[in-house]
Amino acid sequence: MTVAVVQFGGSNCDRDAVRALSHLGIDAERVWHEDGLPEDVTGIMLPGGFSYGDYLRAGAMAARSPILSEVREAAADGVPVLGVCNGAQVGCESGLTDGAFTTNESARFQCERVFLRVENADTPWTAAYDEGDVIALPIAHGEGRFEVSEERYDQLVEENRVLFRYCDADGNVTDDANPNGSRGNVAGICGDYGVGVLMPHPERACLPDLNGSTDGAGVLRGFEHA
Ligand SMILES: NC(=O)CC[C@H](N)C(=O)O
Repeated sequence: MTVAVVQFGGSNCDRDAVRALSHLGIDAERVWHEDGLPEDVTGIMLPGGFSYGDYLRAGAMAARSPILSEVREAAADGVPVLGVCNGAQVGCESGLTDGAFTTNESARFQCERVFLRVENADTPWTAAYDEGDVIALPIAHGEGRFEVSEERYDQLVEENRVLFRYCDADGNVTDDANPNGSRGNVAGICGDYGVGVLMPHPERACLPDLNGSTDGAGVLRGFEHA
């Protein structure tokens, strides 16, 4: 079982992702996007960073890399795909997931710890939690504001595709607990074939000694459901 962590020019969370996955006993390797997916791939992670310098829009150029067609085919074949931060932006830009992650309401890069409420525990990415659980993860982004048409947003909610919402420490989903102005406080969603994307960084909350928290481990354990 090998999770391919796809590296683009400007990715900078690929090593963290491999380290966190390895710590959890999940075999993982970095894969340069031009080299294509390994044959034995059992999971795909699109990591965080600043692919192509976030020029045009964050994730827009990486989403046009030919490897994304392979990722889509693998997802359709049942290979779990997770996009984190820049990887979430690539997920939306490639059409694997709905909506877009756009410039934060603050128009600033924000680096802080946030609380997330688990909205749907019935996905590989959230199965380690219970619905309503509150976890703390770091965010580090300038373009993390989830936006989608009102009509599509209602459908996403109806189809139970919202994975996480920003909340306060007690699990209240309020404007004050929304760090970037995301519609409905959405921090992560599920696309077709179960592709999961989220802006906060679960791989930065897996190593107890270094991160001081293991709240993110459950998200990465989604790869064990392959
Ligand atoms: N940590 C990251 O992946 C950064 C995300 C993205 N480049 C942004 O600033 O919005």
